[in-house]
Amino acid sequence: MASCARILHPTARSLPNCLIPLCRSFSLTFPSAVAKPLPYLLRQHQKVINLDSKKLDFRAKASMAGVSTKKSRGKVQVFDSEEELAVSLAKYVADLSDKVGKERNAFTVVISGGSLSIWHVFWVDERVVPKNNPESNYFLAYNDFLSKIPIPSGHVYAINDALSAEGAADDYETCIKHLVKSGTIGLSEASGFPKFDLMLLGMGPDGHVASLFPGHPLAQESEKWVTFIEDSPKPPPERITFTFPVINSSAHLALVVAGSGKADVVHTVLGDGKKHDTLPVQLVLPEGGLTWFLDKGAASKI
Ligand SMILES: O=C(O)[C@H](O)[C@@H](O)[C@H](O)[C@H](O)COP(=O)(O)O
Repeated sequence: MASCARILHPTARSLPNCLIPLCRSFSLTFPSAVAKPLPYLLRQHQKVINLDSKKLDFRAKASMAGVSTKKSRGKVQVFDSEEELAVSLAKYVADLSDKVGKERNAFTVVISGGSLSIWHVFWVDERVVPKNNPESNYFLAYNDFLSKIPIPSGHVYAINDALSAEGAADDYETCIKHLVKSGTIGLSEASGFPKFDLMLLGMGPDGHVASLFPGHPLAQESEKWVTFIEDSPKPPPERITFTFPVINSSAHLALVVAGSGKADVVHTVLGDGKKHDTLPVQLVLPEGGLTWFLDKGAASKI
């Protein structure tokens, strides 16, 4: 196993939006029901928040605004509350885990800045800082999510924090190549890049995704699987990141965006917002399905 598969146990910055719903949903249920499959846990979670499935269906329908969008922009779901977004996102992940797990006996999940033994967790980007540094994406995900679920430690692929940004990116790419070779991660026939089962991506208010920022040449990388940045406009400056060819080879991709601070970019991408230079988020065009999970604030201008 390559060195990127090591896991440490760190001893909190706030969670990225894409993880908050998952942590909320899963952490309520995993500690007490570790061996149960996700759909069971989700039913339990619905009980915890006092919603039976009929009410849940009704609430989901009542609160989800239909948003018409250009076909290529994917499916858009808007939720009145974070709780509803959380339940829906957790169900989306659980259903995929169930389906893909039956087909491949592995489920490769990529997260940005529950569980069954089939889960393999990766980071779409990571800050090059020690794993016990609160700036580390691993640190956040471990403390609030991964430490609370029964996932084998060898299935959590953190970066090697002893290396430089360039070294850590190369090491992560090598690790992914091993996992493609062993069949844990699929390979896209169309692109020749690794095909992860699910990517959960956040988006910054400037339209960045992963560590691919507007106007930065990394957004054009077409050969590498994993690359590095030493001048990230969002601190900390040194990071590694998946490239667009890898992001766009994924089988399923969810963009989880919350907060009115991101409403202008959401308007640009999904509505008829003003045109300007192409934003990184507009380059997210996965082979598989793209689903947007928006709260009311983020969807307020579309
Ligand atoms: O390490 C990071 O900073 C990220 O991976 C970055 O791309 C993040 O996902 C967005 O900035 C949205 O973050 P929030 O959802 O927390 O606003």
